[in-house]
Amino acid sequence: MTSKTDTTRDGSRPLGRTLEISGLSFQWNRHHQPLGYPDVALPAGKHLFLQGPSGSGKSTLMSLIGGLIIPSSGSVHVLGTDLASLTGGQRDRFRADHMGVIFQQFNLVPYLNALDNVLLPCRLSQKRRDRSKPSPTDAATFLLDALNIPESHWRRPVTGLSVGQQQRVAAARALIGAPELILADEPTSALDSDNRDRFIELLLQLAAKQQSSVVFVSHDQSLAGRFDQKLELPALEATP
Ligand SMILES: Nc1ncnc2c1ncn2[C@@H]1O[C@H](COP(=O)(O)OP(=O)(O)OP(=O)(O)O)[C@@H](O)[C@H]1O
Repeated sequence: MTSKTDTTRDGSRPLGRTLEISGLSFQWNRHHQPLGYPDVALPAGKHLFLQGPSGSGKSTLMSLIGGLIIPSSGSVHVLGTDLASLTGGQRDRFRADHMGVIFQQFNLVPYLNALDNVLLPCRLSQKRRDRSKPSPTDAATFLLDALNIPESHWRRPVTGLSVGQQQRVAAARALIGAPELILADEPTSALDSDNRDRFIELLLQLAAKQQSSVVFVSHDQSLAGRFDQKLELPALEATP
């Protein structure tokens, strides 16, 4: 529970928590039953594993945390900011400044090479640019190298890379500029178990190095042990 002393003077949530979810529910439309979520308090730099059966609302929760949709009730605070208190444009800016996202389909820009894809967040956000040390290009090449993308591939069109390489480019793009929160929605579903384990190891290592928290969605229970917190969503009850 949040005590009065936990809150900052303007009434926002504690700064030591990257993510705080309270009394949250979301209803897509009146034909769908509302999705209810347990409360979460994720301290800075800690990692959360999110699991649950298909249709239980994992991707919806990621969209709520990313500020792509707004709660029907309850709240999502990221870094002490209530996302619902921001306008759509402010949420886009907040996301660019403070969040890195890795989706199942990677969402890389097909006509850009790997390096330019990784640099995109620095083009969109001054904060991400300023935190990319010693320069955005150096930070991008460091990450591509750390994620085992050979230098000969950095300037190739991203569509010419293997699925595993594209996924690691997407991870480098999420990590650049040390966003406080990384949202990864089933990013390993296309990989075999060796590559999947190596990818998660690297992602968590690099995130820890820069104090980023990770919220990671997966169906694969065997990965849960690597995370500080686990959240299991129950199956949606069938509507009569
Ligand atoms: N854009 C949307 N419009 C309407 N309903 C949606 C939308 N996205 C998801 N839903 C509904 O919300 C519920 C939860 O879906 P969600 O995709 O969040 O579950 P999930 O746990 O991520 O599933 P999966 O593991 O299959 O990806 C489902 O009943 C789904 O049909």
